[in-house]
Amino acid sequence: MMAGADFDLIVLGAGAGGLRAALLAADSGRRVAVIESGRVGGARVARGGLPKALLAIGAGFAEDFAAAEAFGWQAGAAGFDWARLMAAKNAEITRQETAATLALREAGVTLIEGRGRLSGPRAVVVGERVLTAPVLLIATGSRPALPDLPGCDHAVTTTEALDLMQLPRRAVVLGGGPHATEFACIFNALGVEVTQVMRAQAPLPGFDPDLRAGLAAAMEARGVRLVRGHQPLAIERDGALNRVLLAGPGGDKAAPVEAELVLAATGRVPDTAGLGLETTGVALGPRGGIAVDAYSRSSVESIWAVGDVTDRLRLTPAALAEAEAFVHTAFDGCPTAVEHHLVPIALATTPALACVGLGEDEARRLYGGGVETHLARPRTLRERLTGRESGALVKLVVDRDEDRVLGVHVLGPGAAEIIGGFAVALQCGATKAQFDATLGVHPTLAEALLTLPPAVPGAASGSGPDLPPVAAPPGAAPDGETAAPPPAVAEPIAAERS
Ligand SMILES: Cc1cc2nc3c(=O)[nH]c(=O)nc-3n(C[C@H](O)[C@H](O)[C@H](O)COP(=O)(O)OP(=O)(O)OC[C@H]3O[C@@H](n4cnc5c(N)ncnc54)[C@H](O)[C@@H]3O)c2cc1C
Ligand SMILES: NC(=O)c1ccc[n+]([C@@H]2O[C@H](COP(=O)([O-])OP(=O)(O)OC[C@H]3O[C@@H](n4cnc5c(N)ncnc54)[C@H](O)[C@@H]3O)[C@@H](O)[C@H]2O)c1
Repeated sequence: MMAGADFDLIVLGAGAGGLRAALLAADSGRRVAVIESGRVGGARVARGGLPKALLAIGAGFAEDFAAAEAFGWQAGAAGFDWARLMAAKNAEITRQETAATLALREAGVTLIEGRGRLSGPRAVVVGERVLTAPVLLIATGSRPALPDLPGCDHAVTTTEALDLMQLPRRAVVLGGGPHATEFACIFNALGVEVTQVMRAQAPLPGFDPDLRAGLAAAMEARGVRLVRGHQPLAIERDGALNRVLLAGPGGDKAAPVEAELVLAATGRVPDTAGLGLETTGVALGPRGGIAVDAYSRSSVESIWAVGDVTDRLRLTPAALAEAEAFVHTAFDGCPTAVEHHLVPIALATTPALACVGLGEDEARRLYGGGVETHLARPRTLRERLTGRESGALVKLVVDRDEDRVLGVHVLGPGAAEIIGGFAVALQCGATKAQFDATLGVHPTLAEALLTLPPAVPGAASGSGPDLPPVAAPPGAAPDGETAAPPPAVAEPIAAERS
């Protein structure tokens, strides 16, 4: 360790990764300082997963109210108060921020408000102060990347979208990634007329093609207008109205779209601005993230980095796991590499989407012809009574040679809660035969994953890059219901919520 240093560890950023690392290191007796330029809790608490999840829960009641009558309720016309939801959301953010600040204090961590900047491999400047430690951890997260368009300052990012004074009548959402798609669904459920403009042919490039096509169809059925294969050219302001000029698939000009709100959800970049990395020689990766090894150590021995700033996997559980592994490695004498393998993902879309492991395209790229898929579109109990299609879909991607399940994909109510258990199964190397031998919980959507019909040899349920309509899954009945399962297996009729 370093004689005369102010601390054993200085952390830049009190978000998911920074907080976890600071608390763990303090717990093992280290003198820790955390520097935070914004709110304690970082993106998750103030402008990320937490506020987004609260808005998504709020938006989810719209379909509940609409369905309630079919189940005997006479609820009358439902009213919605955006300001009240904002106030409740803000109160919860403050509660979690206060709890995190208190946890730091109780652990003996020194919290310093301000923007930190490296001034050497073991020194950080905050305002007028220079602090030293033998180990520095950069956990400064990521920030939205606005597209480079004329008039892009008329657009808001997800940060402002989580804090709108009022809901717009119409919104144009730019981007086809997780953020854009989640916000399109949330706004749509709250009654906003939503147009989502994406360069690809369906939302969520990189996800399984059936999941993408299924979600796109379900979003359109709920009234979201998807403008596929289009690129925004410019945003013009006309009073309270924004006009987004577009180029079509061939680069030709297309009809513009207009709305009071334009949300640019066109990606995020690692937040390394003003960090003084050049003074230390810390190497960056191709997209500007801090390059680290499997233990989260940068190219400079004393400087480590975790979370979004490393541009590995931009998810809260990844930042937490990296922080824990960092503390074990740097302070506990137990080198621990982080596995970014088989990480489950859940999106607050309508219907909810969740997956773990490989999508069909990726599996075929890695395993060639030795991949088979099993897909069903179970009808939920709710849609049986309301008559309104849920768009539910379950799919397994399987390595035929070893019968190993490579990917589990779910679209439908409760998808986020379902996927965690299946992530454990995939970590254990579960086979399709083991899935089939496991009895499900009846009647749930998860059960449908355990009663999937055998794959038809050579039949790919998925689609190419241009995503034509998905063929009827093997074993599907003509009306899209899952075919009757073999005897002695419960009928895989999904319940709305188990
Ligand atoms: C809208 C949105 C929704 C999301 N939804 C989900 C979700 O549902 N599930 C999920 O797993 N992930 C979600 N994410 C991603 C998740 O929030 C991030 O992966 C996670 O917060 C990363 O943690 P981190 O510690 O790297 O950074 P952050 O949590 O962003 O923390 C970084 C902190 O560093 C501070 N900082 C920056 N620069 C400095 C500096 N120079 N000095 C001092 N402090 C500094 C910032 O103010 C911030 O508080 C979402 C993100 C967004 C934006
Ligand atoms: N629920 C969750 O777990 C959750 C939710 C949201 C985000 N995230 C995380 O955050 C990460 C970032 O998500 P994201 O949606 O911000 O980014 P992304 O990079 O996944 O998607 C960005 C989208 O914007 C489009 N785009 C980029 N530049 C553009 C331009 N100039 N014009 C038009 N379109 C453009 C891209 O084609 C893409 O569709 C995700 O990979 C995920 O790890 C997680």
